[in-house]
Amino acid sequence: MSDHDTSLRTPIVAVLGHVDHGKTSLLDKIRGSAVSEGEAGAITQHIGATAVPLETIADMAGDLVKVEDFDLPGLLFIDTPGHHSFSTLRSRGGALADIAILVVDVNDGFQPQTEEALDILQRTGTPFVVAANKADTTPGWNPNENSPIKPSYDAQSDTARQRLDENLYEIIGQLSDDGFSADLYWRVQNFQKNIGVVPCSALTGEGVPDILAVLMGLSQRFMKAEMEIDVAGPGEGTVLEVKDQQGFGATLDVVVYDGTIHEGDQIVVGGVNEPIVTEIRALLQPQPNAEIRVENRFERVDAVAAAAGVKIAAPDLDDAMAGAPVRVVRDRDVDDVIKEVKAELAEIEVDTEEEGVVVKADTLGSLEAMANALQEAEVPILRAEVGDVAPRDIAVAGTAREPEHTVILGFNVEVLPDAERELEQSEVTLFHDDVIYQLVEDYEEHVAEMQRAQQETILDKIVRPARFQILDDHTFRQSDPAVVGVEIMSGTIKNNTNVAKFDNNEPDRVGELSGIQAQGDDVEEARAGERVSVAIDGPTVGRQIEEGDELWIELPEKHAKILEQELNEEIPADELEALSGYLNKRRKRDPFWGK
Ligand SMILES: Nc1nc2c(ncn2[C@@H]2O[C@H](COP(=O)(O)OP(=O)(O)OP(=O)(O)O)[C@@H](O)[C@H]2O)c(=O)[nH]1
Repeated sequence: MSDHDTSLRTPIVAVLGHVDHGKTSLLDKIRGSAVSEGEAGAITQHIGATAVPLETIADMAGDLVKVEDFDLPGLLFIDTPGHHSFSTLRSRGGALADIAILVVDVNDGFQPQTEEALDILQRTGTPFVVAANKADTTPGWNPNENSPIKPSYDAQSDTARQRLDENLYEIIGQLSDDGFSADLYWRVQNFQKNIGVVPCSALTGEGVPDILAVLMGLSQRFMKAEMEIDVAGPGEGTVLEVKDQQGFGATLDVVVYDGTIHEGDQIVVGGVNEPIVTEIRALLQPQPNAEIRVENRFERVDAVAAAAGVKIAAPDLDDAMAGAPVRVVRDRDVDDVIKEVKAELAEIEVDTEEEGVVVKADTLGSLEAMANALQEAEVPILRAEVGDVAPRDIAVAGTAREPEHTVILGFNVEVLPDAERELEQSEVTLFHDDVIYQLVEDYEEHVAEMQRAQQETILDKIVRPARFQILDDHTFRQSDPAVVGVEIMSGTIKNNTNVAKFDNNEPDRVGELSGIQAQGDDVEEARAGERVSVAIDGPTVGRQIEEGDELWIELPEKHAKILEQELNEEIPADELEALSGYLNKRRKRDPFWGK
C-alpha cells in the first residue's frame, strides 16, 4: 500500500485529554485543514485512523516544517480520541501510539482524565506535546485563522496575552507538580527533557501548525530508529475494537504497526480464553470519498502495510479482545506465533489474589490501568477480566470473605440483562464509571462508609466510659434507689449501666444507674459539663457512697480493650480522657488489665 519505497513507517499519534477539552475538534481541525490544502491525497482515511503525509503537513505548517528536513513519511492519527482508547493501544509491551497530544483546556486546566492520561503517558514512556487548547476564548483574543501561534500570540494586546499566560503557567505548574518539566514550546531547547506546551485553538486553527511541527520534530529526532521496519515482513498489529459488521459477523478494527497484512493470511489473535487462529477473508478500508468517520461503506483491499488502520473480517473472531495482539503467521510455525501472542498477553495479565474485588474492563489496556490504580490504592484483586458484567462475575464477587470485597468494579463496560437481575438479589455492589480515578475513589468512599457504619454499630453496643462526681448538699434520697445530684466530668453517662468507685485503687461496683433527670425531666443520657440528678440502685448515701465521691461508669474489660485499641479515634476527647483515667486506675493494680 505504501507508495514510498522506504522502510521508515509513519509514527502513530494518539490524542488524549479530559472530556470536552477538544480532542475531537483538534483532530477534525487537522483533518479539515489538511483537506482544504486542496490537493488530492491530502489525507487518507483508514479504519480508526487518519494518515497525513509529510507534504500535507509541510503545507499546513508553513515555515515550521520543511519537507527536506524529514524522512519520515507523515503522521498516522488514531481517530478514537481519549485516554480510554489510548490505554487499549498497546504493542509488544509498550504503547501502540509512538507519540501523543495531551489536550488541556486552557481555562479548565488539569482535570481527572488529564491526570489519568499523564499517568499512562508516564508509565509507557510515550513522548507527548501539550495542546493548551481554546486559547481563542481568552477575553480580548484576536484570532488569526490557522496561523502559527507565536506571531498570533505576539500580536495580541498585553492584557489578552497576560490572561492567557496566567492560564498557561497554571498548566506548566500542574505538569511540574506531576514531575514533568515543561515550558512554552518555543522556549524548549531539549524536547527529550522538557515537555513543550503549545497554546492553540481547535476552532481557529491557531497553533495547529506548531503542534504538527513538534510532533514531526519529536518523531524524526527521537523515534527514527523505532520507525525502521521490515515493510514486507509478516504484519503485526493491535485490536482497537471488536465490532459486529453486517454481512461479516464479528470483525476486528486493527492498527498495524509492523510489516504487511494480506487477504488470505493466517493470523493469531488474542482471545478471551485462548489465542484464536483464523484466516483473513477480507481486509476493509473506508471508501475514499465516504463521509469522514462514517465507516459503513467499505472497499476491499488486498494488503495493508504499517502503519495503517484496517478492518479484518475472518471467521471465529467473537472472542477476540480489544487491546489484544494480532500476528500474521506467514512462513513461520503457527505454534511459535501462538506462543508469542500468549507471552504478550501474559505481560498484560493482572496479578490476582485469593481474596479481593472483581474487576471488569472493556479492553486489556484499560484492565491493566485499572489494576495499576487499584494496586496503588492497596485494593487486592480476586479476578480481573475483559468483558461486560455477567452473572458469573456476581457469583465470584459473592464468594469474597470480606464484605468490603463483595464488589465489582466495571470500567467502561455494560451489565448484561440477566446479571442486572442477579445483582438486585445479591449482596454484591457494582461500581461503574469511565474514569478510573472516579471508580477507585467511589470504591474507597464505599469502604470508608462501611467502616464508619460498622464502628457505629460497635459503639452502640459497647459500654462507654464516664467520670462524674456527687455534688455537696445534693442528696435527694438516701437509698432504694439513692438519688443524688452529680456533675459529669468527662464522657457521657447512660441509664442501665453499672457504677463503680475506686477505694485505694480497688474498684468496687456500687450499683446500677437506673434514672437520670435534668431540670426535672427524665433523660436517657447526660454529657460532660452537665449537672443532673441520678438514681443509683444499690448503695446508700453515707455508706457505700458519699457526697464529693468520684464515680465511674464501670467498663467490662473487653469493651475497654476495644475502645482503647480500635475505636480511640472515633470517640470524643472528653470520653477518651475518661477512658484513660479509668484504665490508669485499673492498671495500678493490674498492669495488663484490658490489654
Ligand atoms: N472556542 C473554542 N471551543 C472549542 C475549542 N476546541 C473545542 N471546542 C469546543 O469544546 C467542546 C468540546 O469539544 P470536543 O472536541 O467535543 O471535545 P472532546 O475532548 O473531543 O470531548 P469528548 O469527545 O466528549 O471527550 C465543543 O463544543 C467544541 O466546539 C477551541 O479551541 N475553542
